[in-house]
Amino acid sequence: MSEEKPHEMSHDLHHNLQVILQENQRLAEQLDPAAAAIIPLIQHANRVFVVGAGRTGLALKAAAMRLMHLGLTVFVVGETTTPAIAAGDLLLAGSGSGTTSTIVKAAEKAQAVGAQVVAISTTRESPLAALATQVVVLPAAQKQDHGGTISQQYAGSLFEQAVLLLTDAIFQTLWALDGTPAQELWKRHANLE
Ligand SMILES: O=C([C@H](O)CO)[C@H](O)[C@H](O)COP(=O)(O)O
Repeated sequence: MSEEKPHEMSHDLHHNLQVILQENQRLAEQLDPAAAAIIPLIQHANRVFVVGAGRTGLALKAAAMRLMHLGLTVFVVGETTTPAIAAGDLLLAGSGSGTTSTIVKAAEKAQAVGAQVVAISTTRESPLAALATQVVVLPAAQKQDHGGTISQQYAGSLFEQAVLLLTDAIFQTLWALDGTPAQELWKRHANLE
C-alpha cells in the first residue's frame, strides 16, 4: 500500500523559496480589508500589548519592536516587566488556530477590563475571534492542517510569515503617517544589545 504524501516535497532550495514567496504573494493579494482597521486602533490606543504563542509570538515580538521604534508604548505579554492591561489599551493577539489557550485567556482578560482586542487569525470561527473587537483573517493553513492544500509549508508557517509581513506593512503605514526620519526612529533602538 502506498503511503499518502499530501505535501509536494522538493530538495531544491531555490524552488522551496519560490513556493514560500508565491504563497505569501497570493495571501497578500487576498488581504482582508479589515486589516486597515488596525491602523487607527493602534493610533488611538493608550498602550499596545502583543500576544502570541510559539512562532506566532515571535512574529508579534518583532512587530512590538517596530511599534517601539515609532515611539508607541508597547508591551509583550508574558515578559517580566509587562504591566496590567486596562481600558483604553489595545491587545494585538495573533493565533492561526484561534484556540491556543494562553492567547484566548489573554483576550478574555483584555475584554473584561475594557481593552480593545484585535485578533489576527485564519478564521472568524474561533474562541479568540469571538472575543475580538476586530478580526483580521489571513488565508493560511492552521498548524494542525496537515493536508497540504492551503499551503505546501509545514504546519502554520505561512500564517506566521504573514503575521510578520502584515505587521511590517502596518509599521510602514504608521511610519508614513508619522513622518519621523529613520535616523530619529533609530535613536530609540536598544543601545544595550
Ligand atoms: O509555534 C507554532 C507552531 O510551530 C505552528 O507552526 C505556533 O505559532 C504556535 O503553536 C501558536 O499557534 P497558533 O496560536 O495557532 O498560531
